[in-house]
Amino acid sequence: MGEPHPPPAAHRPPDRPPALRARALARSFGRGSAALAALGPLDLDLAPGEFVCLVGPSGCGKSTLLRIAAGLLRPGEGELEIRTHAGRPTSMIFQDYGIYDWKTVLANVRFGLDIQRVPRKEADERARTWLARMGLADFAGAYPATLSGGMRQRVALARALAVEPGLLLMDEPFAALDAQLRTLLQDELLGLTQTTRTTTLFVTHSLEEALVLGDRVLVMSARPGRIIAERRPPFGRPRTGAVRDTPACTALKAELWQLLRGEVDGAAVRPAPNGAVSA
Ligand SMILES: Nc1ncnc2c1ncn2[C@@H]1O[C@H](COP(=O)(O)OP(=O)(O)OP(=O)(O)O)[C@@H](O)[C@H]1O
Repeated sequence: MGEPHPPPAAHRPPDRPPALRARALARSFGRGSAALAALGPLDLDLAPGEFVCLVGPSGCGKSTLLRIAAGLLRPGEGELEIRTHAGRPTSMIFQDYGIYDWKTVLANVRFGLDIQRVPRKEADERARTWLARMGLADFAGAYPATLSGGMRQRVALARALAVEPGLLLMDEPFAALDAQLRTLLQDELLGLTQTTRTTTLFVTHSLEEALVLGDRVLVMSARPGRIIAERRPPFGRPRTGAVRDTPACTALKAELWQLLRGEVDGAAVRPAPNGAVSA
């Protein structure tokens, strides 16, 4: 509670080179007097294997940051460097699943492996292994249109993880799901990422989601988004979704909300009971 803490030195984990390193990163859209400063400048380090959650007011530049990290958008100023073990790829998961309706579930999960030119037999095996892990073994031949929202997002997760990414970028991946399904998928994601130790940058509007999943939670300012604070949820690893019900989680949720409410238009923003922030 009280004054926002300054961004601590923990932004720079000292021992190993970061998997993602941003320095003075900024991005605007448009030119001249019509230019809109969307992001930064900000510095950010993600240690290998770290799971970092980003929360911030709507429109503060979270998606812009992820799109730059994914190589979908150029930085305007500053730099962003990704250094993954053995040059492993970056995977991105969007809120709207981003899977192909004209491909079967199996072909969707195999997609990244096909791009990496993994031989067909091995790609099929790896894709089926991931489908089984996600409880979708019986749906390999189905088309996405026949699946529920939760199943589609599991397909997107299986596709993203099948390529064994060195960096996983997730942009509000569970926002379109109902509360129960969202909780289930958070728990599944916890299990998966604690096994794979995949470096992850996860954007969410839900403070609870950020606290349950993250090694660190970074709070962004209003646009142009900069990092104004960070918190480390005091839950060890491996952890389970049971941390949701702890007093520490409730207290941190309230503290994060205090930090955020100074950044958003109080009249337009309402905290939802689960700690979600919407404008
Ligand atoms: N391609 C674009 N052209 C012009 N403006 C853009 C473009 N992409 C994003 N913006 C603007 O940049 C700002 C940041 O957008 P961004 O989508 O990164 O925010 P966000 O924090 O992810 O928002 P939300 O939480 O609502 O998803 C917004 O004002 C948005 O309108």
